[in-house]
Amino acid sequence: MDASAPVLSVQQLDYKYEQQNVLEGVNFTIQQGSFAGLVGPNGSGKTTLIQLILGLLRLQKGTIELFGTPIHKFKNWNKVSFVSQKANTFNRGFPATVYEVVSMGLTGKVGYFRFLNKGHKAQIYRALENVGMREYADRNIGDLSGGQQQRVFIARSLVSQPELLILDEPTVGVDTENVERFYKMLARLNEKEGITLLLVSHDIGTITSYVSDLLCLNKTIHYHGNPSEFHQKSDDELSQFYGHSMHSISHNH
Ligand SMILES: Nc1ncnc2c1ncn2[C@@H]1O[C@H](COP(=O)(O)OP(=O)(O)OP(=O)(O)O)[C@@H](O)[C@H]1O
Repeated sequence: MDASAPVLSVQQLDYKYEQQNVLEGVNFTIQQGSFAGLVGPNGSGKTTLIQLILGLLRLQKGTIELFGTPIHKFKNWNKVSFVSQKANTFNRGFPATVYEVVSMGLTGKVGYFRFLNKGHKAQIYRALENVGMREYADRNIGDLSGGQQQRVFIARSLVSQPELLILDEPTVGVDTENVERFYKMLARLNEKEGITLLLVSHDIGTITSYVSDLLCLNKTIHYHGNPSEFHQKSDDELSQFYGHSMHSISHNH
């Protein structure tokens, strides 16, 4: 594995469902240490792209490399972690503490946490600390707010110490006043722990204050670069980059 290779490289990627082209000529790379935000309107292909990156959909055309290895040969999946938007629609009656839920990131099963050693326990507390949920360790997961649960799920994905964390619409279900707090927590993880983040969102408003790289997807990548340069562009250029629904989207949030 090439240590200097980008964490993620996507080249000439096309994807279609039956006759519908969903991705066309998608090219981008994400370097180690970036906090990348992938934004695009509904139906722009974000979920399809993420599923391809996670190896959940079979490549049709183009290449994807993770840490310099073509995805079909990639085996180091412990370096990659994924938090889906559905993570916080957790069954409120689920009888597990925050500590137990985070331990699942190591064991895959609730209950097995009893067999974890001291080092594992320290990792669990550290992951909770990193998302500001250390003092909730003994609370029942079902008793927490959506935003707090989402932070616990991020801790669960951090406990295996991934190098790339992919988050799909992680603020769905997080109350608005906690959204900024949530992004600040991600920015801290990125800076202090050096974890490369790829955050998928349809919310171009808030994320641009936090991400280092902005990628606008609408079938293809219309913009990849610095978020502040993106905002200096004229409205016409913005709608070209983002697609026609740019305005309605930025005004909705
Ligand atoms: N399994 C599927 N079979 C057929 N068409 C699909 C399938 N999954 C997605 N699509 C279509 O592909 C296009 C892109 O969908 P995708 O879910 O990747 O976009 P998205 O940007 O994640 O959208 P959203 O923000 O609404 O989740 C849409 O037109 C969608 O209807």
